[in-house]
Amino acid sequence: MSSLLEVKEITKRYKNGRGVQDVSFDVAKGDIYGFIGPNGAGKTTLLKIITGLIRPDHGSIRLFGHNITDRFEQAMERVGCIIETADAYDYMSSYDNLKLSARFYPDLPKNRIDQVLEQVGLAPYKKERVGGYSLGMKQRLALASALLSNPQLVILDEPTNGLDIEGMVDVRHTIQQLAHEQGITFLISSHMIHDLSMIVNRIGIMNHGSIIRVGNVDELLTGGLTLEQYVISQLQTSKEADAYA
Ligand SMILES: Nc1ncnc2c1ncn2[C@@H]1O[C@H](COP(=O)(O)OP(=O)(O)OP(=O)(O)O)[C@@H](O)[C@H]1O
Repeated sequence: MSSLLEVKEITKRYKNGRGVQDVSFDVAKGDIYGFIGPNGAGKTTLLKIITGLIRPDHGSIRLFGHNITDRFEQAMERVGCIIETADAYDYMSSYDNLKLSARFYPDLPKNRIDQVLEQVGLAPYKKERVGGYSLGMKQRLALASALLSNPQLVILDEPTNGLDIEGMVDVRHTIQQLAHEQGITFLISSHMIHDLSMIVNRIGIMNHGSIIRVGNVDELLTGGLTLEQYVISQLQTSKEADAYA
C-alpha cells in the first residue's frame, strides 16, 4: 500500500521546552489512522506541522509524495483538514456557510455544496440556521467544509470533542461512510480511545511529545485486549501515564 503521508523524524520544541521529539509514522491509502494520546501529548502540534501551520525544527513531511517545505501547494492539493477552524456563522444556513468557504476554491463545480451536504447527511437541513443545529451537526458541517475541495486525505483534530453520545455516533458514522463509500483516507487525533477504537484500522500512540507505538490494530491486539486496554497498558509501560485524562 502506498503512503499518502510520511512523517519523518519531526522535532519541534517551543520556547518553554515542550513540543514533539523525533516523531515518525506514515498513513497509507485507505487507512482510518487513529492518532491517540492524552491531553498535551503533542497531537495538535504535529497536525499543525503536517498541514504547514507550524514549522518543525527538524524532520520532513511528505504528502502525496510532495515535501511540504518546497512543494506546499501540490502537497496540500488533495488534503482537507479541520484543525482549530473558526465556528460557522449561527445566523446563516449551512448552505450559505459553505458558500462562504467555497470562495477559496473558484473551480468547484456548481453542485459541489449540495454534494458535500449530502455526504455528511445535512442535505435535509441545508436551509436551516446553523444556530439551531446540534453540536454533532455543526461538526458534520465542518467536515462538509473540509470535503469541498474533494480531498483524498482528511485530517481531523479531536472531531468528537465536546459531543454527546449521539453526536459522537453521528460523526463516527459519517467518517466510516466517507471512508468506505468514497475511499477517503483519514488521520484522526483524539484522546478518547474508546470512541476512536470503533473505527480505526491503524494507530499511533503519543505521550509526552513522542510516539511510543505504531501499528495495525489487528496485529497489536493479541491476548483478547480491547484497544482501550492496550493503549492504557502502553501508556503505563512508558511510565508516563500520570498525565492521562
Ligand atoms: N504555542 C505553544 N507554546 C508553548 N507550548 C505549547 C504551545 N502549544 C502547545 N504547547 C505545549 O506543547 C505540548 C503539546 O501540546 P499539544 O496541544 O500539541 O498537545 P495535544 O496532544 O494536542 O493536547 P490536547 O489534546 O490537550 O490539545 C503541551 O505540553 C502544550 O502545553
